[in-house]
Amino acid sequence: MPLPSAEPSLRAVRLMRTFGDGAQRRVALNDVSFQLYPSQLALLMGPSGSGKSTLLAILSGLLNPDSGQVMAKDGPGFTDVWGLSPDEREQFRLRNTGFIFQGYNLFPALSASQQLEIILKWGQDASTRDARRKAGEMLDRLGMGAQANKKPAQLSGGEKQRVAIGRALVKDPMFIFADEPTSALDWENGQHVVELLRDAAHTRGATIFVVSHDHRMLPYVDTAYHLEDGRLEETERAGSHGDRTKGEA
Ligand SMILES: Nc1ncnc2c1ncn2[C@@H]1O[C@H](COP(=O)(O)OP(=O)(O)OP(=O)(O)O)[C@@H](O)[C@H]1O
Repeated sequence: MPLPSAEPSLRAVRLMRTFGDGAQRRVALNDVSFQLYPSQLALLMGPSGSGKSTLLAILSGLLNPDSGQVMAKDGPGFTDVWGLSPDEREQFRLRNTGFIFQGYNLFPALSASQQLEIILKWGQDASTRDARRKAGEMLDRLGMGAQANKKPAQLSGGEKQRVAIGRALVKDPMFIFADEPTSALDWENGQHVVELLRDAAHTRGATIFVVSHDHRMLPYVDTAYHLEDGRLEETERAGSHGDRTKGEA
């Protein structure tokens, strides 16, 4: 397993976020600071209502913090994600981030290949021919080549999630955010999904941040965080799982 490089790819700095007022006020994130690195698969766990989705949304540029910063690597420098205008932030997200959702979020009318092709055509202006070739290569890599022409209704849950992973990876983003990516799957398929995410981090240099309740993921990730009442703690140091995974192989 590659060691994290010295320079982080994403820095969360003193993030605060509350919802509601008066007696209804809820502190979702309370002074959260941490760093993520290229080639790192990081897991975020914590009880229901602890702030995990809030943190994922703030890191990925979807929900603004009340205060604090998200500094994300963008080319040679860092971008202050919440210092950008909404349009600039949208462009940053299109260029640099991929998402994987619990419910797959695939278009029912499109084949597996077309789900990937539209990302390349919309986000990267790829020609139809290039988009089809790249989508095919990605699906082959995910063991989905034979299913390229099938629509979501003809795919199993594990296969759908592999298409969703392909869709997140195909534009080669620096950051991939995944919200409960295995929760709808049995463990055999869930394990395969985690292994694909780990490979994507280690071979493509992406930073992958996964929110999950699933403790079975722990041996596969490079680092794990625990969020409780809006406070973040690192529970597993990068590198500690490499040995454990080898030991289990
Ligand atoms: N839009 C909102 N309006 C009001 N309160 C909210 C909103 N979003 C989240 N909260 C509150 O903020 C806190 C953190 O919620 P969040 O969804 O981030 O937790 P979570 O750890 O992702 O939970 P779960 O594991 O159940 O998805 C909770 O108390 C929640 O009720």
